[in-house]
Amino acid sequence: MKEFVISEVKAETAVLVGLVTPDQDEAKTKEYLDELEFLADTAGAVTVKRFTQKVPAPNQTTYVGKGKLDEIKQYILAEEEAEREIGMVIFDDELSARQIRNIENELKVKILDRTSLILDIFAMRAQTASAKTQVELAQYRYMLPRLQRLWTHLERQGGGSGSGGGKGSVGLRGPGETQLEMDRRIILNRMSLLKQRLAEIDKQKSTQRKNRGRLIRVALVGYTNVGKSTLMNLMAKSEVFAENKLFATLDTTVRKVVIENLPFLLADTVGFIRKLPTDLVDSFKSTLDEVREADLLLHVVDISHPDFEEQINVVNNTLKDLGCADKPSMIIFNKIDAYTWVDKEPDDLTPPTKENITLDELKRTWMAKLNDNCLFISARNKTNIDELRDVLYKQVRELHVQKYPYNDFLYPTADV
Ligand SMILES: Nc1nc2c(ncn2[C@@H]2O[C@H](COP(=O)(O)OP(=O)(O)OP(=O)(O)O)[C@@H](O)[C@H]2O)c(=O)[nH]1
Ligand SMILES: [Mg+2]
Repeated sequence: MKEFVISEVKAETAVLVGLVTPDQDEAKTKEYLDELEFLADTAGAVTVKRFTQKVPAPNQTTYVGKGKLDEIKQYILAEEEAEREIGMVIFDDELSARQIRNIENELKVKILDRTSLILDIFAMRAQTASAKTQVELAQYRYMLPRLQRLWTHLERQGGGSGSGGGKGSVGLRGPGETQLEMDRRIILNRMSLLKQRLAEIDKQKSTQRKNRGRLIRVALVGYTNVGKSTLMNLMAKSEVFAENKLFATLDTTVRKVVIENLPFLLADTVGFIRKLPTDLVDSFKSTLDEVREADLLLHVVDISHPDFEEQINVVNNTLKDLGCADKPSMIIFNKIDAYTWVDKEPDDLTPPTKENITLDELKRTWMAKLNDNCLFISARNKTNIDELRDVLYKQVRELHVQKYPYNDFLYPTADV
């Protein structure tokens, strides 16, 4: 099925396009595009230019308006003239089949949107059978409503030979079935196969989870790149892959951690991100089972990120979608070493902004807001990790006693 791969981002140059709308002001759009640039970078593409347009709503046929599309086209042509080929144009929102087709006709370069870019990254990162299956399923889900567009695309490129249908497709075609219909059928079959395979993997995994014994399960959750894996490595003395790229972790890792006499399980999970279609979240259902079945969630936040408050909301909403909103949880503000603020001059009487808040003030505000149910740490510098261990010990112990009142290993050394 190689023929159906929508895009493979290589070390190429990218142009980003975003909209400023009534629900998304200029500052927000800049933040979104910063994140999109980080995503592009993670996929190996270098961003060379951004275009934004202020509109009441996205254009149904071309996402941006006609004039803006032309401006982008002129830019691409000028770059090509100067022998700086533009590899792709990436749009910050999910595009419809129709939008992609129209934009592609106009710009004549590879068109990606936020979703297909994230899917590319997931495909690059998937390691285990389960992650690979989930990503492939998600790719087909994305592709299916856009098949038409793939076809016109391939026909144009392949001189109308229609050779994209896969080897040995002759004879497979049912009576009166068009190539497009046949491809739909092949994809749907493949999808149901993948779903079956996932169901089997899920069954195995759930048996594995049951066999893990009577231990409290704690899951690290949070936005992508906040430091979940770094914290996991620190707590579990494990070596989970962590790096300054988005979606470094796709597969859940579970480790046994012991604090004093108390063993429990700690899981590292895939990070969340904005504008992730629910379909895609659905595809990662088995990865997220670990979150769903956890007894305690440690919601890790990167406090040094200018958007951390919105990231908290995104994570909370995703948790709600997963039916985990009411689970016991605690916020771990990470990267306090990297938190910066701008001191206000004593004679500056303008009201303080977000940038003027000191770490201490921020701590006070959030501790009040969360009833002290939070901690401030630096996983990198190992600051306040002992405190985290203490709090975890207390919480896990309490949960343990509630859930497994007859487990006696807790008591011999218990502090009576
Ligand atoms: N300054 C600073 N950087 C940190 C800290 N903790 C982690 N990092 C860095 O943040 C980046 C992301 O860390 P990861 O542990 O991979 O983050 P993650 O949440 O697992 O990310 P995903 O798996 O991509 O969702 C890495 O470059 C870490 O070195 C910290 O306390 N301070
Ligand atoms: Mg990670």
